[in-house]
Amino acid sequence: MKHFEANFDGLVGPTHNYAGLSFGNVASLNNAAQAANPKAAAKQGLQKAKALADMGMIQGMLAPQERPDLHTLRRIGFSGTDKEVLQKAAEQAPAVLRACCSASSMWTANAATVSPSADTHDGRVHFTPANLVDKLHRSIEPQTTGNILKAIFSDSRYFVHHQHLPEHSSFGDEGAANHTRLCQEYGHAGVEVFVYGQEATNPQAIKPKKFPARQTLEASKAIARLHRLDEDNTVFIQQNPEVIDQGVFHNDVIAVGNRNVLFHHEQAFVDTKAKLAEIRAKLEGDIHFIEVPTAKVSIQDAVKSYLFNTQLLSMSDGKMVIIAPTDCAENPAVKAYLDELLTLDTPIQKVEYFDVKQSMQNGGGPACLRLRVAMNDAELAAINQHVLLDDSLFTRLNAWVDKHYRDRLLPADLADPQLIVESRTALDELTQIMKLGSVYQFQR
Ligand SMILES: NCCC[C@H](NC(=O)CCC(=O)O)C(=O)O
Repeated sequence: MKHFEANFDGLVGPTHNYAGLSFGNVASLNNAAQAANPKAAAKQGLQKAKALADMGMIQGMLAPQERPDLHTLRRIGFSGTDKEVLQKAAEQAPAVLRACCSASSMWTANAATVSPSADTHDGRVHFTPANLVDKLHRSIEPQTTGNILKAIFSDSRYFVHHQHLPEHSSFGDEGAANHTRLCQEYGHAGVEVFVYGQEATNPQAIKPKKFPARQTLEASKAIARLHRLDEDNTVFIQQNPEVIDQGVFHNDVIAVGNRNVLFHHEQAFVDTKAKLAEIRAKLEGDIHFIEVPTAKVSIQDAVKSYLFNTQLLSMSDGKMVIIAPTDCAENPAVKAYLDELLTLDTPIQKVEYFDVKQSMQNGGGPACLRLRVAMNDAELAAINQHVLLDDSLFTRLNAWVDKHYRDRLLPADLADPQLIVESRTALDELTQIMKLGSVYQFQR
């Protein structure tokens, strides 16, 4: 039986825009109200995903969500025809309308936490959609995320789907962006590392002062329980509150892991030495901690370039490649670091740069755009095959984007009722292309 890691990238939705919705996410705030290009955004994402498929990786795509989210607008009292709901919301609650139009589901690292079958007690792959309660525009994602995941990983012999955690800040959960699985081989039991920003029920515990800590220890522990992991294969680490206050809103902005490599910034964690020792003890065998010192890459440069929001992938020869945003090549300190890294004796032997600037301008790098699912042959064969990216799906999706997407969108355009029609027509067609069934409210 073969084991591997598959990546499921979020297809950027037709309403991709810069609304400045994410307090604590520097790029989102800095680019607020700029013109976005949804067509270019979707194509940049597809290009990156296709390049990985061409490298021999198993690559899937996850459908975007229905936006504008009229269902939520109706739930808070806007009524009438779809057009009336949109227009009333634009007049009376423009900030809420912007939240209901975000294409933020593209960042599938926040879609769910996934534990592969090698780690769980019942030998099945477990999924829990993230509740994303810290941000209004993201808190409306989990239900549809669950629908989409169930439409793909539908075989209950292999896959278990949990409901998202209770919708309260004590259980703030941001999914795989704060979860890294380390292992020797994908098919061997690994160590699941949960990084949290704060302990919500302990008023004494340290936490950031300026920006929110979106992930709680309580949420991380709940996921570990639901996924039937145990003490031997879990490690809980607190993220350094000082870096959260400098714009590191998820752990995947400061650390990334693959197999037996953890690539992280020196300031990423609290209690680093003890926690890395715990990982070492629980993982057994070789482990590489590649720690980037502040003297080489400052937190500011890490946040700007997304050096750690890279994908660290194993190639067929066992060596690892870093999939980085072009922003890393444009930052002199980061480029120098990456050039030096390739000369060091570590498993990382290659860096490939991709232009994902449309997503980067909202604070989402290559790693934010993908959800990892480690699987074996039998599990892969049991998923919906129509979401796997090959030449034919790539061509079809590019044509679909060309047909339905605008190349310019401003927050003010979100009040345009035509956008509802465009978006629904596109998504309806997409569910047929990807054979997802009726996953959206408007289809039910
Ligand atoms: N993992 C990357 C997530 C980026 C995402 N940005 C946003 O939602 C910005 C949306 C806007 O401002 O229009 C977030 O902060 O959760």
